[in-house]
Formats: sequence, structure tokens, C-alpha cells
Amino acid sequence: MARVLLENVSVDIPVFTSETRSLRKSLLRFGGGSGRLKQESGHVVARALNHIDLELRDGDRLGLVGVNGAGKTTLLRVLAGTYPPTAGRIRSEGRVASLLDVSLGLDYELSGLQNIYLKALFHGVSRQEIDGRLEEIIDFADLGEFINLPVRTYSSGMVLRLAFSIITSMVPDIILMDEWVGVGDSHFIEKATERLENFVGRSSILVLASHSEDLIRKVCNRALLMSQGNILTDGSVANVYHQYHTLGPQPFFNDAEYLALNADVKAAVEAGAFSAIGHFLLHGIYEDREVGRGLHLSVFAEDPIFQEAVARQDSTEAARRMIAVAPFLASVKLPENWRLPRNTPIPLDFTPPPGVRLRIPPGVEVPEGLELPEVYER
Ligand SMILES: Nc1ncnc2c1ncn2[C@@H]1O[C@H](COP(=O)(O)OP(=O)(O)OP(=O)(O)O)[C@@H](O)[C@H]1O
Repeated sequence: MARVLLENVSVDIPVFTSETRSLRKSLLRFGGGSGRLKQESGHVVARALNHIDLELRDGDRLGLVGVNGAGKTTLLRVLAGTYPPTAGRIRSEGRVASLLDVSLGLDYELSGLQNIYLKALFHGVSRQEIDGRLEEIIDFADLGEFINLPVRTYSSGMVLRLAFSIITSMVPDIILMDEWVGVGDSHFIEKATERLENFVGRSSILVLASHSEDLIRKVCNRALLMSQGNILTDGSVANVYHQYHTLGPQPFFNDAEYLALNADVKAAVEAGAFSAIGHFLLHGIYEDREVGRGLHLSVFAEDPIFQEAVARQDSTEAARRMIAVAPFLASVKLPENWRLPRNTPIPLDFTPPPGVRLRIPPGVEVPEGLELPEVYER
């Protein structure tokens, strides 16, 4: 039985570059520390994962979905044990095979044959098990006489073939992959794809990060929508993509929170009538509802853009307006460390109802000379 449990896991990565000094200076100048780049005891660190809770069980084929920099690879590295969490803890039961850096752990001075033992032992495979699979590993790598020569004499494609052959000969419980590995020339790729499918099929848990929706839909039965180091949604692949395509990687819609706040919807979803996001786009957005994170749709009562979209029954446009305005509402709680792009448009055309205050969210810059309306908090 395989199982993985992440509790409140955060990862901060120190950023050491020649720019660091000036980066530190600009952080000081802009009063930095609230966003994804923070100063910690004189160093600049990037928050790559932010308070992640996640449980994986037998049968999970988890797809990691999100834009560049969302935290997918970092999450895989934490699961692989390459990045220790800065905070929180991980418990994992089962043998892990990571296809993130397949050639990691090879010694280039040793022969291919010696490396088979070295790398397999490194992954916790016993000598006896390796003996039993040796012939098959060598056959698959198809390196001919090179198997007895030092790996430093191999081309990069040959190194990958050897490493791939060793890893995929294992029988792991948990497989970690960043995109579907493609190795070697076209003939080898064909062989490798078949081998990879068998390899994945034998595992109990798969975690696959990919920008290919087709691949995730084909391989996975569960998905996470990640953004800025946070998990926004954990649910079925269909729901995650539905949300990703309509709302984008925004923090304002979370299935669990929407259902907890709207008991009637929860009942309908449990009865199988809708998914949470499906209900929201078909019905919820037209009603005065709590969306989550302190966002209530009644704040759009006097907004012509939102109301016109609702009148046209254009839920996508209404949702777009919602996510353009929501970060600027003082009552909306953004995830910790959430930071918007500097040039995010400020919705100056939005008029809130009396008593509702607006603010400039972390990360957004007010263009020089722009007078903010009265409703913005200073
Ligand atoms: N080695 C590193 N040095 C500095 N920052 C890093 C490093 N690795 C990750 N980060 C930070 O962590 C964030 C998450 O990166 P990660 O590589 O996990 O994203 P991703 O979702 O896999 O992106 P992509 O789709 O581009 O592969 C990045 O925005 C970056 O700020």
C-alpha cells in the first residue's frame, strides 16, 4: 500500500544571483516582504510552495496543472525528497521512482554496467533484484558494446537511454514525472512510450506535471490547479480544467469553500446534478452568493459591466469581471503570499456599493500621476 501525506508544507528557495544585492535593495525600497520574494535574515528567498496540504492514496493518478512558475516542479521535488520543506512535514509510504532527473546519480567514470548497479541501489533496489533484471535492462538500453565502457564516452542520448532503462525496470509504488519523458531518437521513443505505459500501469500512485491537457486527461483521474505556490482546487480532471479555462489561475473559486458556504448547492452536487464550478457558472454567478475568500456577489450590484454580462447570460464574461475586480476589494482575503503582476489593470471603472472599500493588492503598481478614486484605502 502506498500513501503520501503533506501537512502544511512550505518551500522557500534562496535566490543567489549577481542581482541579489540590487534585488535586496529594491525589496527594501518597495517595502517588500509581503509577496513571493521575501528577505530572510539578509537573504532573498522565493516562496515556491505555500502551506500545502495534500493526501495521496492508492490508485491516485494526480495531474498538476498551472501556469509557468505555479509550483508544479517544486511540489514534485518535495515529493521526491530533493527539496526539503522549509516548514511542515511529509510522510510517505512506498518506493518512489522519480523521472525528474533520470540521469541523476550516474557516475560518468564507471561503465554502463556498473552504473546499473549503482543507480538501482541508489533507488533502494536490492542487488538480487538487479541481477534478475540485468539482461532486460541492458537489452532495452540497446547500447551494444558500449555497456562495458565508461559513461563519459556516451552521447547524451545514450546516457538518457541507460538511465531510463534502469529507472523503468523498477517496480515502484509512487512515480513522479515532469511531462511525459521523451528520450532518444524516434525509434527509441516508440519503444520507450510502451515501456513507460507499462511502468506507470504497475504503480499505485502517479504524480504528473504537464502543460498538455490531452496527456493529463488521458492519464490522470485527479488534478490539482496550482498558482503561485498554492493549491487552488483539488478535484476531478474535468473540474480543474473547467475552472482553469473559465476563471484562470485565480484564488476566487475553490470547490470546497463554495460548497461549504452554499448548503443548497452542496446538496445538488452530492446528488450528482452539477459540479461545483458547473453550478457556479450556470446558476451561482446570477445569484447573490458567497463565492469564498470573503467575496459576495452583491458587491457587483451597481457594476454595469457585470450586470450587462449577467443580463446577456454570459457567465464567462461575468466571471472575468469578477476576477478582475475581486483582488481590489478590501474585504476579499487573498491567499498568503499572493502577489499580482505589477501591471495588473486597476479597475477604475468599478463603482462599489456604499460602504464597500477598495485597495491596491500586493504586487500591483499604481502608475505615476494616477489619482485613485476616494473609495480606495490609502
Ligand atoms: N532553483 C530556483 N531558484 C529560485 N527560485 C526558484 C527555483 N525553483 C523554483 N523557484 C521559484 O518557485 C516558483 C515555482 O517554480 P516551479 O518550477 O515549481 O514552477 P512550475 O509550475 O513547475 O513551472 P513550469 O511550468 O514553468 O515548469 C518559481 O516561480 C520560482 O519563483
